[in-house]
Amino acid sequence: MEKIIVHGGNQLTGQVQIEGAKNAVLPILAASILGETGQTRLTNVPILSDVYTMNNVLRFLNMDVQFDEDSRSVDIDASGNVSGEAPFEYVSKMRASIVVMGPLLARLGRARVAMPGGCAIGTRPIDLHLKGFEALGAHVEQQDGNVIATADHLTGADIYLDFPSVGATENIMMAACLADGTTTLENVAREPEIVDLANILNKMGAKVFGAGTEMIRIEGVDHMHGVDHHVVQDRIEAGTFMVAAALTHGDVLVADAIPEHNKPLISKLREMGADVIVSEDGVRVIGPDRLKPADVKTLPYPGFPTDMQPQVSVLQLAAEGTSSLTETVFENRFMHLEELRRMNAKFQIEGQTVALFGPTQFSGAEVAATDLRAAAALVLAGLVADGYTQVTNLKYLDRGYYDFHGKLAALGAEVKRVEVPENDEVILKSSKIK
Ligand SMILES: CC(=O)N[C@H]1[C@@H](OP(=O)(O)OP(=O)(O)OC[C@H]2O[C@@H](n3ccc(=O)[nH]c3=O)[C@H](O)[C@@H]2O)O[C@H](CO)[C@@H](O)[C@@H]1O
Ligand SMILES: C=C(OP(=O)(O)O)C(=O)O
Repeated sequence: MEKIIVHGGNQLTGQVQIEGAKNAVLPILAASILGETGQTRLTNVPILSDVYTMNNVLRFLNMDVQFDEDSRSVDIDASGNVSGEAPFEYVSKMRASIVVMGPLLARLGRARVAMPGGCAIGTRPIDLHLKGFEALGAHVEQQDGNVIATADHLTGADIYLDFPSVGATENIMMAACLADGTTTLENVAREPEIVDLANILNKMGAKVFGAGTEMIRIEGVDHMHGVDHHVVQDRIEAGTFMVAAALTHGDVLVADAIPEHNKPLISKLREMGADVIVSEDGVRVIGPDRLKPADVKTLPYPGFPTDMQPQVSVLQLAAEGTSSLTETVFENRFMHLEELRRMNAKFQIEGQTVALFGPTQFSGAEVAATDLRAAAALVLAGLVADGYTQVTNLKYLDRGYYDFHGKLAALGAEVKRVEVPENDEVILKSSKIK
């Protein structure tokens, strides 16, 4: 078993480099299915377990995929006979593999994808994706745990999403690229990752207009081809390091972070007393001596991102006073708080809102990540905890953060990732981690 062990108390200072965005590269890898001729070359691809999983999904679909970790690039050839089936083995590993369904349906007129289950943060149905495919003329049915969508041809339609779902927006947008006529998609997700997806689709020959606004219009085309594309920076990884700087009273430049993509977080950091300096080089965060409490409510973009909620809860717990935190996107995203309770956090959950009672002097404990951002939040708490914090279940962290402990250590944190034989106790004798 692997653990991250943190000894709290160090201020973080220096510069950290951010990777390409997980939530951009996954649908973009799926989009490469639409390139019937030529090759797609993606750069700024993060080294994450989710990327390996999506690469394997594409390989299973009979595409040639080469990931060169040194240059952070993926070369994809989708010009062969692409198959239309993504089995449970892959989809169960990563829910985001459902976004292959739209491009498969567009290119082949059929897709059979294992139904993704829920996960620790919510039930996460895909009804909006499927309603969108049906509106485009597909027949959708469920059989033996699979979703099967078929269509002789897809026809453009006017579609209104009940909720601005990121995955549904991406899936329907990709399905509509090769449909006959025009599709309008209203109440869509407006995340920067949607814009990045629309950008590559347009380079591939699609006609997608309005990404980043509440309505996207897609004029169907006959053919799409492979292209080169540089993946947008990860605003959630950037935000996590901004929180780390504020929490440890540090001074960190998050290099190449895009400030426009993190407006709600930057605003909260300032409200809590941090100095946030935006420049051409990125976003520099200088933590205050004392953090002020602030209320946070998650919302679809451009609101406060749910993927920053667990990390910001640690900051709120450290602040001097009571803060409230409301989660509106997922129904069960407070699991990390029960682990933080073991580190001395005091809070009260009522429905979708939690009152967080600061200031907390976190105490080191052995804690287990329940999902990706929970893992990051627990490491963050360890940075300011008394003594040692040991975080397990790192498979979640590896889905979304490359070399998290290494980047923190380079900023001055006392943190190590270790391999521990099952049931073997790690004995820490000195204040320095050996
Ligand atoms: C790979 C990726 O990009 N993941 C992100 C994406 O996930 P994902 O695309 O799964 O998130 P959605 O925006 O679709 O989900 C938001 C909410 O809508 C609900 N819903 C969604 C689809 C549907 O058909 N029916 C339905 O009810 C979900 O259960 C959830 O409560 O956006 C989330 C919300 O910003 C982020 O937390 C995830 O990091
Ligand atoms: C919830 C997340 O991702 P996914 O949708 O891939 O589970 C996340 O990135 O925090």
